[in-house]
Amino acid sequence: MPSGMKNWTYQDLIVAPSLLAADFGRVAEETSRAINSGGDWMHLDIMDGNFVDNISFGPAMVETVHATNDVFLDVHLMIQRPDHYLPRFVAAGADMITVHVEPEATHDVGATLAAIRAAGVKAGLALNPATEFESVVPFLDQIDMLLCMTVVPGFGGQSFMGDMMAKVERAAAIRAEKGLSYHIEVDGGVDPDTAPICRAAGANVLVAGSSTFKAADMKAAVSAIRGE
Ligand SMILES: O=C(CO)[C@@H](O)[C@H](O)COP(=O)(O)O
Repeated sequence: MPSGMKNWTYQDLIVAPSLLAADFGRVAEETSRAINSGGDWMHLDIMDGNFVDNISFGPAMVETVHATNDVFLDVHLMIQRPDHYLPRFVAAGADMITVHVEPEATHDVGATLAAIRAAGVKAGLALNPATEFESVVPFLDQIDMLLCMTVVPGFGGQSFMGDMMAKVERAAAIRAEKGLSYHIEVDGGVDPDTAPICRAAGANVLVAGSSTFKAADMKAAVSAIRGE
């Protein structure tokens, strides 16, 4: 079954290569390469130069990936006013849209999560390394995925912050206690050495940019991240 059609659950171990580390001149081919190497989802980082200190790409890139490959699109909005831009990412073909909980993202978090789901898209909520876990707790029953950043967002190729695993463990414990079903995603510095730490803590969606796209053998890298 094509990845974009499957009903993914938190019991699936999902590797999501991050397009940020791909060759932007060959986006369709790079996406196919990721899928053929065993990648389950494509992770697309949207950066606006305000919420984070980098500018990546926008809805047109999401649309290109959507039009050229049938893969689940995991769109991470590192932008201000995500509620304003939301319809454009929905129209572009996003399957999951993740927004940030920090006040600097300048939106009503609960209302944006509701709007994402009302648009028929899965809703994700992200928190930065410096953000206390408590800030996401009021929203846990409104989300399909919690994204625990394991680097300060903005750039690929940074070192994994292992102390974020306490948040992953907490998210998994609350999910079990409350009978919820959100995925737990980690993003930043995930590679064959750090992936086992993430999996052991309870993360099931592993975003990996540099360690997949820049590997000599992408298929071997994805397998190693999966723990095979
Ligand atoms: O959101 C981000 C960076 O802000 C990530 O999705 C990066 O794309 C991950 O890159 P690596 O750390 O795996 O190279």
